[in-house]
Amino acid sequence: MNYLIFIIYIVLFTLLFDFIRKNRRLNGLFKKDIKGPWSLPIVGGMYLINDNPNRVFSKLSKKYGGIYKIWIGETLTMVVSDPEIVNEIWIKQHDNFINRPKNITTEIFSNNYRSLNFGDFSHWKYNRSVISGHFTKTKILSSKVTEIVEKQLEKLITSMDDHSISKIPFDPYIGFSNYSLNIILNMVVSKDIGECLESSQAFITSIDEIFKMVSTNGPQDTLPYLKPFFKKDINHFKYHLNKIKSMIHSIYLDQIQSHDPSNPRNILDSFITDFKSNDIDNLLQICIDLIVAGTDTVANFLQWFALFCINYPEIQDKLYKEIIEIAGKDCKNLKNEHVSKMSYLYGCFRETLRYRPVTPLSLPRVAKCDTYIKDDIFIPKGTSIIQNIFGMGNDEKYISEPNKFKPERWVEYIKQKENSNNNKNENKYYNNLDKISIPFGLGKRQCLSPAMAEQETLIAMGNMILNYRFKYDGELPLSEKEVYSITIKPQPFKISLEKRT
Ligand code: HEM
Repeated sequence: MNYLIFIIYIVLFTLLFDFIRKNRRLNGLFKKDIKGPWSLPIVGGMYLINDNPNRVFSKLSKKYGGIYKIWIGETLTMVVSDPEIVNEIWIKQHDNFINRPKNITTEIFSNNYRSLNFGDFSHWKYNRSVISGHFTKTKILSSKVTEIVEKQLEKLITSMDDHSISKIPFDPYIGFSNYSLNIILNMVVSKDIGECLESSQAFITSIDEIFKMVSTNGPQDTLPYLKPFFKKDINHFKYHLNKIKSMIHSIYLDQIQSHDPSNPRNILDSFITDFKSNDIDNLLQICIDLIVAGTDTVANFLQWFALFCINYPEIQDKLYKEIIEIAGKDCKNLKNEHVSKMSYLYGCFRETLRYRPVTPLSLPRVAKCDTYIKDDIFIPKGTSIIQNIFGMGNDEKYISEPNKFKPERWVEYIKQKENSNNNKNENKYYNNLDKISIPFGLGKRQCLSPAMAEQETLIAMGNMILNYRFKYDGELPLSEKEVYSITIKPQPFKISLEKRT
């Protein structure tokens, strides 16, 4: 009996200690401290988080401000949605926040922090400098990449034609994932998914399964001492990663036979020459980083765009009007030269990324050392930092009518910027759209290639609307609530395609 009471005391004492540890001030008794919700022992603030952490975090920022702390299990986390503080962390003091947090899923995904997306500074810096050269704006607009994009677009439009003729609704999740996956696969290994695997769906499912777990603050990452209980989930994650890895590995073995450094056929060929180490495993992981990062993001973006076209037919009509005004009614195939003149199309691109940014919480960073922001905001070493891209672009403090999908706000904003912006609001960020809508992140470790994302989405958006009217056979409006993993996508829906004549 005494033994049992002793154990109960120990447990209660441990819980109390954990409660005090998680709710203590971070910056001494008399200095300014960052606020945040109460954290419970063990789970911290996880009890507050539901299926839509981007919305929960945005709601909490209304109460606790543009930077606040929340323990996610064992991880002290700060969520940032104040543009001034975002600028301080991601631009001015970027070196202190250049790394990503370490946990079981990022460790597995990054080959022990050696790759690109989740690599540690020393590895990341070298990897990124080698890779960046392949993703500059000039490279992306080169005839080679444009050719790849145009070929995949042709396939997308052909598949849409089949659906419009047969009147079988088009599944945007499958159609757009094939489009974005084949573009990045062709850039990296000069192949379509059908040439690598029997089923493209299996590959897309694997990417989805990886995104559901990597860096999403799941319990396997945030409660590390419970790791044995999540063995099954971790094995599931490894299984999907290994499936993609073995596919890339067999392509590598094939390609190395005929590798000619003076005549690179694709990015993998260039990497074989550029990377000066024999770390093949890491080289393959970097290829996977590119493929995974370039597929779901673009596919989900296009799904949101299609959904907004259905929900707001007047916007779809206005877009079509701009397209035929610039390209002419007889044009059946828009090129980059057309697209670059379309301000409303660009407005649709930017507004989709503001309203439903596909990576709503970006990829997290971690504080390399104790750091002060704006002199008095203290961020302890090891704190995870979340950039709430969704919260910043959807906050009425920074934007008028945040809950309205309004592409024209971008057209007006860009016109205003050209005629020297005179923002009369006291808040210098109010309706300063470039500052409050940052879908690709900011600073040295921002998205590798916004240029590529822009090129493959704008041309697809323009050509799809030039050729079809998007409709939905069912009750409208379609739900605009997001399904969250590390990226957000709409609830499944299908598009009825009406060929324009
Ligand atoms: C609509 C499309 C896309 C969006 C919204 C997007 C957004 C982002 C964001 C927010 C990050 C995290 C940046 C940070 O930590 O500050 C990121 C990282 C990254 N993105 Fe994108 N992305 C898109 C498309 C692409 C494409 C097409 C590629 C092509 C390869 C790509 C490659 C990457 C890579 C490699 C990283 C990791 C960068 C690093 O750690 O150095 N993304 N992206």
